[in-house]
Amino acid sequence: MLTRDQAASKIMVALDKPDAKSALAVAEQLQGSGCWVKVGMELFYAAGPAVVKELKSRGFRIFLDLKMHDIPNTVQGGARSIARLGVDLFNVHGAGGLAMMAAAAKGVSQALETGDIDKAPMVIAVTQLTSTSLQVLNEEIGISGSVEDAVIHYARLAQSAGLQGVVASPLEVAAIKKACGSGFVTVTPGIRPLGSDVGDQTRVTTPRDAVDLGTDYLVIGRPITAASRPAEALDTILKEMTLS
Ligand SMILES: O=C(O)c1cc(=O)[nH]c(=O)n1[C@@H]1O[C@H](COP(=O)(O)O)[C@@H](O)[C@H]1O
Repeated sequence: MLTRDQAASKIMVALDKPDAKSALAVAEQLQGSGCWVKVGMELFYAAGPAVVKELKSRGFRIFLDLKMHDIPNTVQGGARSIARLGVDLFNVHGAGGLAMMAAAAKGVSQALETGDIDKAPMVIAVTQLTSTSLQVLNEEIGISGSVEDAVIHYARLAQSAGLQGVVASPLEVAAIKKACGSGFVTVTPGIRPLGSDVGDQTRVTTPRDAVDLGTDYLVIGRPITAASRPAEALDTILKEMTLS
């Protein structure tokens, strides 16, 4: 059974907001809870490194979700720049392949070697987006087989490239841990408390099921950030996660 602090430290709240002001307004309500925040494309493209630094100064651990997917040289430089921002975790697309993922890890090593940072952020790979259904995977993307097979393929590749973990849905966590070991980190969006809108996600579980399935981190956006009282929404989720 999880304590409340343990549960909170597993939650990454996705601050998908159009500007720093609205993101920081949500962050203010989460302050002191012990949760992480995730800065993704919408917020970073609008507010840039300044909002990352502001969130960091408010004591949050930060997942910078920019899902890099480019040639290895570009990703290496991008990873070096991200590492220098002092974030705790960032991601790349597994679909970029082994050399690209290894380049991301190298960019982090360079930031360490030059003394720009003293602690390396974790780097993880997106396997198959949690909005991707089996039908989309097979018929649109053109990858045959099950979603789990595709996820495991990228998880193994990410591990070979020296990354610390992957993004997947909680439904694939057990298979990832079996293939890559229990220490290989799983970060899982696609979290929907009972009764909340699934929206564009397809591979979803409740927060409690995600915990029971063994995930390390739960990425939760709209169920918290679109609530009229985000702190209360977080509180309800934490209660569900800690019930014995
Ligand atoms: O890398 C991610 O964070 C990510 C990967 C993925 O497969 N699915 C996914 O939803 N995400 C992110 O997780 C968050 C989920 O938000 P909600 O659907 O609002 O809970 C969003 O910020 C997405 O960008």
